[in-house]
Amino acid sequence: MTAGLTTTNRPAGYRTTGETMSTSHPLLAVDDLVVDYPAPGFRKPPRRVISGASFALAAGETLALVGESGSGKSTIGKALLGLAPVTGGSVRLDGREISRLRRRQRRALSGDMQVVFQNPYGSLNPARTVGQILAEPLFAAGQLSRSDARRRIEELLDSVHMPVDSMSRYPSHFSGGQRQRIAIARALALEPRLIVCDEPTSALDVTTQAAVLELLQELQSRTGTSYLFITHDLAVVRHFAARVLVLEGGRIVEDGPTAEVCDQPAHPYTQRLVAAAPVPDPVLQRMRREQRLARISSTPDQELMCPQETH
Ligand SMILES: Nc1ncnc2c1ncn2[C@@H]1O[C@H](COP(=O)(O)OP(=O)(O)OP(=O)(O)O)[C@@H](O)[C@H]1O
Repeated sequence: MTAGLTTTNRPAGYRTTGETMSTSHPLLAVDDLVVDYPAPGFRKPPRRVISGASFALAAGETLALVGESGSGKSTIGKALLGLAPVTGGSVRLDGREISRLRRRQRRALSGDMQVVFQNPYGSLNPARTVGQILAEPLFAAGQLSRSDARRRIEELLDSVHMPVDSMSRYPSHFSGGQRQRIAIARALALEPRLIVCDEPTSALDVTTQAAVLELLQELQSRTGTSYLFITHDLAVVRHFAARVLVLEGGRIVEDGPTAEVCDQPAHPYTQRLVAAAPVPDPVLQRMRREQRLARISSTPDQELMCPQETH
């Protein structure tokens, strides 16, 4: 049973098949998470963005988090990283509550948990060389001689297939895909157990996207790092994650193995997401078009004019 996931807070359409997979010894257990952002106006009540999200993630697992823009995907990632206010619920890493840590305790956690952001153009300090960027987490984590740090930076660059001489160059000298490799190397510097990947490939072209995903998979098979993979792209989810959570308006409406959720979505919101996803296969596209036409022709005229919300 997923941590804290009770029959009372499980929404209609909730799939249960994925629960057992990651719950024997979850690395991460999120239980009934609530996030409220303060409203900008004077005396306005805070705005609830995440309402009781519960899920678990096992060591070495990739869990995708999908949903439309504004559904709260990044907010969940930020709440795990201590970058969004946790109003209720708990976040446990290896059994330890981490949602309300002081700044120093949070900093100490950077060896366990890291993030790769969407925009490789904005996430690397343009005034620092790649060597300095990669050295920063190493020196922040503790005493390290310059020669040990250099050796580690060389290893990191090698692990993301970047030449060692990248060390002395600035981020502006690299393409988007290369910058994302550098950002991944930085995230890996302290060998974290969990990396929150927040749309790490959406700013990249399709070929570079595939190369970065392949790199993340290769690194995971070597290091056993877990990924919480935030994306709006179902094609990427199919390729990359064994399990997926679907988020609608701050609530998790479906959770299960990726193939099941994508091929037989149980919740109407997931059904709409899947139907709206671009389908490269022309046969599948034709089937979907025919199914849509059949549905329209069997729907009474009145319903077509006033469609009912189904959830
Ligand atoms: N710091 C903040 N203060 C107030 N509201 C915020 C803040 N950050 C995000 N929001 C709001 O919270 C909601 C969820 O935002 P979030 O960025 O988590 O969504 P998302 O699903 O990641 O969207 P996208 O796919 O567009 O990145 C949005 O309505 C957003 O406007």
